[in-house]
Amino acid sequence: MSLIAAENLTVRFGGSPVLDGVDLSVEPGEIVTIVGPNGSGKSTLLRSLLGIQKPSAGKVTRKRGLRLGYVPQKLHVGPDMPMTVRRFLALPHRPGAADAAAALARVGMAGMEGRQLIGLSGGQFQRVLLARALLARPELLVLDEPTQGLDQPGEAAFYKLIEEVRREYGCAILMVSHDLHVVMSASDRVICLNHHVCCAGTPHVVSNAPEYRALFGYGTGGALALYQHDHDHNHGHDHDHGHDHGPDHAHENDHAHPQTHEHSDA
Ligand SMILES: Nc1ncnc2c1ncn2[C@@H]1O[C@H](COP(=O)(O)OP(=O)(O)OP(=O)(O)O)[C@@H](O)[C@H]1O
Repeated sequence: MSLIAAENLTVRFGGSPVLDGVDLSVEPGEIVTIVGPNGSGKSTLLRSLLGIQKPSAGKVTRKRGLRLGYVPQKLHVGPDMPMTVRRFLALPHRPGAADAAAALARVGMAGMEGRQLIGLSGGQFQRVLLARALLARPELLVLDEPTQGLDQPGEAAFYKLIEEVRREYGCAILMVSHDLHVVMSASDRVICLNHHVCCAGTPHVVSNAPEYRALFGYGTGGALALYQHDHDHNHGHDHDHGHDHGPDHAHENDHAHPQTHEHSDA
Protein backbone atom coordinates (compact mmCIF):
# COMPACT_ATOMS: atom_id res chain seq x y z
CA MET A 1 0.00 0.00 0.00
CA SER A 2 1.24 3.50 -0.84
CA LEU A 3 2.29 5.70 2.06
CA ILE A 4 0.72 8.70 0.39
CA ALA A 5 -1.08 9.23 -2.89
CA ALA A 6 -2.55 12.14 -4.81
CA GLU A 7 -5.26 11.53 -7.34
CA ASN A 8 -6.24 14.10 -9.93
CA LEU A 9 -4.96 16.79 -7.56
CA THR A 10 -5.89 20.29 -8.71
CA VAL A 11 -5.06 23.55 -6.92
CA ARG A 12 -6.15 27.00 -8.10
CA PHE A 13 -5.36 30.34 -6.56
CA GLY A 14 -7.57 32.26 -8.94
CA GLY A 15 -6.53 32.02 -12.60
CA SER A 16 -5.16 28.94 -14.27
CA PRO A 17 -4.45 26.01 -11.98
CA VAL A 18 -1.08 25.79 -10.28
CA LEU A 19 -1.61 22.03 -10.11
CA ASP A 20 -3.76 20.39 -12.72
CA GLY A 21 -4.82 16.76 -12.38
CA VAL A 22 -1.66 15.54 -10.66
CA ASP A 23 -1.37 11.84 -9.80
CA LEU A 24 1.48 10.75 -7.57
CA SER A 25 2.22 8.08 -5.02
CA VAL A 26 5.11 7.21 -2.74
CA GLU A 27 5.78 3.62 -1.78
CA PRO A 28 7.57 2.49 1.40
CA GLY A 29 11.33 3.00 1.32
CA GLU A 30 11.70 4.78 -2.02
CA ILE A 31 13.30 8.13 -2.77
CA VAL A 32 11.09 10.20 -5.04
CA THR A 33 12.24 13.59 -6.25
CA ILE A 34 10.11 16.30 -7.79
CA VAL A 35 11.87 18.56 -10.27
CA GLY A 36 10.40 21.40 -12.28
CA PRO A 37 10.91 25.04 -13.22
CA ASN A 38 10.31 27.90 -10.77
CA GLY A 39 6.64 28.42 -10.11
CA SER A 40 5.67 25.00 -11.53
CA GLY A 41 3.82 24.04 -8.35
CA LYS A 42 6.38 21.86 -6.55
CA SER A 43 5.97 23.40 -3.09
CA THR A 44 2.22 23.59 -3.58
CA LEU A 45 2.21 19.87 -4.33
CA LEU A 46 4.17 19.08 -1.16
CA ARG A 47 1.93 21.35 0.91
CA SER A 48 -1.15 19.64 -0.51
CA LEU A 49 0.26 16.22 0.30
CA LEU A 50 1.04 17.37 3.84
CA GLY A 51 -2.50 18.66 4.26
CA ILE A 52 -1.42 22.32 4.60
CA GLN A 53 -2.94 23.33 1.25
CA LYS A 54 -6.52 22.37 0.47
CA PRO A 55 -7.01 21.04 -3.06
CA SER A 56 -9.57 22.63 -5.38
CA ALA A 57 -10.28 19.17 -6.77
CA GLY A 58 -8.97 15.64 -6.46
CA LYS A 59 -7.82 13.98 -3.29
CA VAL A 60 -4.87 12.99 -1.16
CA THR A 61 -4.83 9.66 0.64
CA ARG A 62 -2.41 8.84 3.44
CA LYS A 63 -1.76 5.49 5.00
CA ARG A 64 -3.61 5.36 8.29
CA GLY A 65 -1.43 6.66 11.12
CA LEU A 66 1.36 7.65 8.74
CA ARG A 67 4.36 9.07 10.62
CA LEU A 68 5.59 12.08 8.68
CA GLY A 69 8.72 14.17 9.05
CA TYR A 70 8.92 17.50 7.23
CA VAL A 71 11.96 19.62 6.43
CA PRO A 72 10.68 22.95 5.12
CA GLN A 73 12.28 24.96 2.36
CA LYS A 74 13.30 27.84 4.55
CA LEU A 75 12.98 28.91 8.09
CA HIS A 76 14.08 32.38 8.97
CA VAL A 77 15.45 32.88 12.42
CA GLY A 78 16.09 36.51 13.18
CA PRO A 79 18.61 37.83 15.71
CA ASP A 80 15.66 39.00 17.79
CA MET A 81 14.57 35.40 18.27
CA PRO A 82 17.18 33.72 20.44
CA MET A 83 16.59 30.00 20.60
CA THR A 84 18.81 27.06 21.38
CA VAL A 85 18.90 23.90 19.29
CA ARG A 86 17.42 22.08 22.31
CA ARG A 87 14.39 24.37 22.42
CA PHE A 88 13.91 24.25 18.68
CA LEU A 89 13.84 20.43 18.73
CA ALA A 90 11.06 20.67 21.32
CA LEU A 91 8.72 22.36 18.82
CA PRO A 92 5.99 21.20 18.83
CA HIS A 93 6.65 18.12 21.02
CA ARG A 94 9.36 18.02 23.61
CA PRO A 95 11.51 14.95 23.03
CA GLY A 96 13.35 13.11 25.79
CA ALA A 97 16.95 14.29 26.21
CA ALA A 98 18.28 10.94 24.98
CA ASP A 99 16.10 11.03 21.84
CA ALA A 100 17.17 14.60 21.07
CA ALA A 101 20.83 13.68 21.58
CA ALA A 102 20.50 10.63 19.34
CA ALA A 103 18.79 12.60 16.55
CA LEU A 104 21.51 15.26 16.68
CA ALA A 105 24.23 12.63 16.68
CA ARG A 106 22.64 10.97 13.68
CA VAL A 107 22.95 14.14 11.63
CA GLY A 108 26.51 14.86 12.74
CA MET A 109 25.54 17.49 15.32
CA ALA A 110 26.27 15.60 18.54
CA GLY A 111 26.42 17.79 21.63
CA MET A 112 25.08 20.90 19.91
CA GLU A 113 21.92 21.17 22.06
CA GLY A 114 23.05 24.36 23.76
CA ARG A 115 24.03 26.23 20.58
CA GLN A 116 21.99 29.21 19.39
CA LEU A 117 20.21 28.64 16.06
CA ILE A 118 21.37 32.02 14.86
CA GLY A 119 25.00 30.97 15.26
CA LEU A 120 24.73 27.88 13.04
CA SER A 121 25.99 27.70 9.48
CA GLY A 122 23.48 26.97 6.70
CA GLY A 123 24.54 23.33 6.57
CA GLN A 124 24.34 22.90 10.33
CA PHE A 125 20.89 24.48 10.38
CA GLN A 126 19.65 22.09 7.69
CA ARG A 127 20.93 19.22 9.80
CA VAL A 128 19.05 20.48 12.84
CA LEU A 129 15.89 20.69 10.72
CA LEU A 130 16.49 17.10 9.64
CA ALA A 131 17.13 15.99 13.23
CA ARG A 132 13.81 17.55 14.23
CA ALA A 133 12.02 15.69 11.44
CA LEU A 134 13.68 12.42 12.50
CA LEU A 135 12.32 12.71 16.04
CA ALA A 136 8.96 11.59 14.65
CA ARG A 137 10.62 8.31 13.47
CA PRO A 138 9.08 9.05 10.10
CA GLU A 139 7.90 6.47 7.63
CA LEU A 140 7.90 9.29 5.11
CA LEU A 141 10.34 12.17 5.18
CA VAL A 142 9.30 15.17 3.08
CA LEU A 143 11.97 17.73 2.17
CA ASP A 144 11.42 20.93 0.22
CA GLU A 145 14.68 22.00 -1.42
CA PRO A 146 16.68 20.96 1.61
CA THR A 147 20.05 22.14 0.31
CA GLN A 148 19.08 25.60 -0.85
CA GLY A 149 21.93 27.97 -0.12
CA LEU A 150 24.52 25.28 0.57
CA ASP A 151 27.70 25.01 -1.44
CA GLN A 152 28.27 21.94 -3.55
CA PRO A 153 30.21 19.90 -0.99
CA GLY A 154 27.58 20.79 1.63
CA GLU A 155 24.87 19.72 -0.78
CA ALA A 156 26.54 16.40 -1.59
CA ALA A 157 27.12 15.72 2.12
CA PHE A 158 23.47 16.45 2.91
CA TYR A 159 22.21 14.06 0.23
CA LYS A 160 24.57 11.37 1.44
CA LEU A 161 23.14 11.85 4.92
CA ILE A 162 19.63 11.50 3.55
CA GLU A 163 20.54 8.22 1.89
CA GLU A 164 21.99 6.94 5.16
CA VAL A 165 18.85 8.00 7.02
CA ARG A 166 16.71 6.19 4.49
CA ARG A 167 18.73 3.01 4.99
CA GLU A 168 18.67 3.18 8.76
CA TYR A 169 15.09 4.30 9.32
CA GLY A 170 13.72 2.43 6.30
CA CYS A 171 11.69 5.54 5.52
CA ALA A 172 10.56 6.75 2.14
CA ILE A 173 11.71 10.17 1.01
CA LEU A 174 9.80 12.67 -1.06
CA MET A 175 11.72 15.79 -1.92
CA VAL A 176 11.79 18.79 -4.16
CA SER A 177 15.18 19.67 -5.47
CA HIS A 178 16.91 21.93 -7.93
CA ASP A 179 20.20 20.12 -7.54
CA LEU A 180 19.68 18.16 -10.69
CA HIS A 181 22.87 16.18 -10.77
CA VAL A 182 22.42 15.02 -7.19
CA VAL A 183 18.78 14.27 -7.85
CA MET A 184 19.74 12.03 -10.68
CA SER A 185 22.21 10.08 -8.59
CA ALA A 186 20.19 9.82 -5.39
CA SER A 187 16.59 9.17 -6.51
CA ASP A 188 14.76 5.96 -7.29
CA ARG A 189 12.11 7.90 -9.15
CA VAL A 190 11.90 11.42 -10.53
CA ILE A 191 8.71 13.33 -11.24
CA CYS A 192 9.01 16.24 -13.59
CA LEU A 193 6.31 18.78 -12.78
CA ASN A 194 5.14 21.77 -14.73
CA HIS A 195 1.66 22.27 -13.22
CA HIS A 196 0.94 18.74 -14.43
CA VAL A 197 3.19 15.67 -14.41
CA CYS A 198 5.22 16.05 -17.62
CA CYS A 199 7.05 12.78 -17.21
CA ALA A 200 8.00 10.40 -14.44
CA GLY A 201 10.17 7.35 -13.96
CA THR A 202 13.72 6.37 -13.14
CA PRO A 203 16.29 9.17 -13.40
CA HIS A 204 17.57 7.58 -16.59
CA VAL A 205 14.15 7.52 -18.23
CA VAL A 206 13.23 11.05 -17.14
CA SER A 207 16.51 12.64 -18.18
CA ASN A 208 15.99 11.24 -21.67
CA ALA A 209 12.30 12.14 -21.95
CA PRO A 210 11.52 14.81 -24.55
CA GLU A 211 9.20 16.57 -22.04
CA TYR A 212 12.06 16.85 -19.57
CA ARG A 213 14.50 18.01 -22.22
CA ALA A 214 12.04 20.63 -23.41
CA LEU A 215 12.02 22.09 -19.88
CA PHE A 216 15.66 21.68 -18.91
CA GLY A 217 17.41 21.63 -22.26
CA TYR A 218 19.80 19.25 -23.87
CA GLY A 219 22.86 20.65 -22.11
CA THR A 220 21.49 19.87 -18.69
CA GLY A 221 20.18 16.52 -19.86
CA GLY A 222 23.63 15.59 -21.07
CA ALA A 223 25.21 16.62 -17.79
CA LEU A 224 22.61 14.61 -15.92
CA ALA A 225 23.39 11.49 -17.89
CA LEU A 226 27.01 11.91 -16.82
CA TYR A 227 26.00 12.19 -13.21
CA GLN A 228 24.10 8.93 -13.12
CA HIS A 229 25.94 6.93 -10.63
CA ASP A 230 26.25 3.39 -9.44
CA HIS A 231 25.91 3.55 -5.65
CA ASP A 232 27.95 0.42 -5.08
CA HIS A 233 30.86 0.78 -7.41
CA ASN A 234 34.31 1.66 -6.30
CA HIS A 235 35.72 4.77 -7.89
CA GLY A 236 39.15 3.23 -7.69
CA HIS A 237 40.62 6.36 -6.16
CA ASP A 238 40.33 8.19 -2.93
CA HIS A 239 38.01 11.19 -2.84
CA ASP A 240 38.97 12.16 0.66
CA HIS A 241 41.29 15.07 0.22
CA GLY A 242 42.97 14.41 3.51
CA HIS A 243 41.45 17.21 5.53
CA ASP A 244 38.51 17.39 7.84
CA HIS A 245 35.71 19.66 6.71
CA GLY A 246 33.73 19.23 9.91
CA PRO A 247 30.09 18.15 10.01
CA ASP A 248 28.99 20.47 7.19
CA HIS A 249 31.42 18.93 4.82
CA ALA A 250 31.69 15.38 6.04
CA HIS A 251 31.34 14.24 2.46
CA GLU A 252 33.29 11.82 0.42
CA ASN A 253 32.25 13.61 -2.76
CA ASP A 254 30.47 10.42 -3.65
CA HIS A 255 27.87 12.22 -5.69
CA ALA A 256 29.76 15.30 -6.60
CA HIS A 257 31.86 13.95 -9.43
CA PRO A 258 30.68 13.23 -12.93
CA GLN A 259 30.64 9.52 -13.57
CA THR A 260 29.96 7.79 -16.78
CA HIS A 261 28.48 4.74 -15.04
CA GLU A 262 24.87 3.92 -15.50
CA HIS A 263 22.68 3.75 -12.41
CA SER A 264 22.73 0.10 -11.41
CA ASP A 265 19.43 0.10 -9.52
CA ALA A 266 17.52 2.39 -11.85
N1 LIG B 1 -1.01 30.69 -1.19
C1 LIG B 1 -0.87 31.13 -2.45
N2 LIG B 1 -1.66 32.10 -2.94
C2 LIG B 1 -1.54 32.53 -4.21
N3 LIG B 1 -0.65 32.05 -5.09
C3 LIG B 1 0.18 31.08 -4.67
C4 LIG B 1 0.11 30.57 -3.32
N4 LIG B 1 1.05 29.60 -3.19
C5 LIG B 1 1.67 29.51 -4.39
N5 LIG B 1 1.15 30.39 -5.26
C6 LIG B 1 1.55 30.56 -6.66
O1 LIG B 1 1.56 29.28 -7.26
C7 LIG B 1 2.64 29.16 -8.18
C8 LIG B 1 3.47 27.94 -7.83
O2 LIG B 1 4.12 28.17 -6.61
P1 LIG B 1 5.04 27.06 -5.92
O3 LIG B 1 5.70 27.71 -4.75
O4 LIG B 1 4.24 25.84 -5.66
O5 LIG B 1 6.09 26.77 -7.09
P2 LIG B 1 7.48 26.05 -7.03
O6 LIG B 1 7.53 25.12 -8.20
O7 LIG B 1 7.69 25.42 -5.68
O8 LIG B 1 8.47 27.28 -7.25
P3 LIG B 1 10.00 27.49 -6.83
O9 LIG B 1 10.80 26.54 -7.64
O10 LIG B 1 10.24 28.91 -7.23
O11 LIG B 1 10.12 27.26 -5.34
C9 LIG B 1 3.40 30.47 -8.11
O12 LIG B 1 3.00 31.28 -9.17
C10 LIG B 1 2.98 31.06 -6.78
O13 LIG B 1 3.01 32.46 -6.82
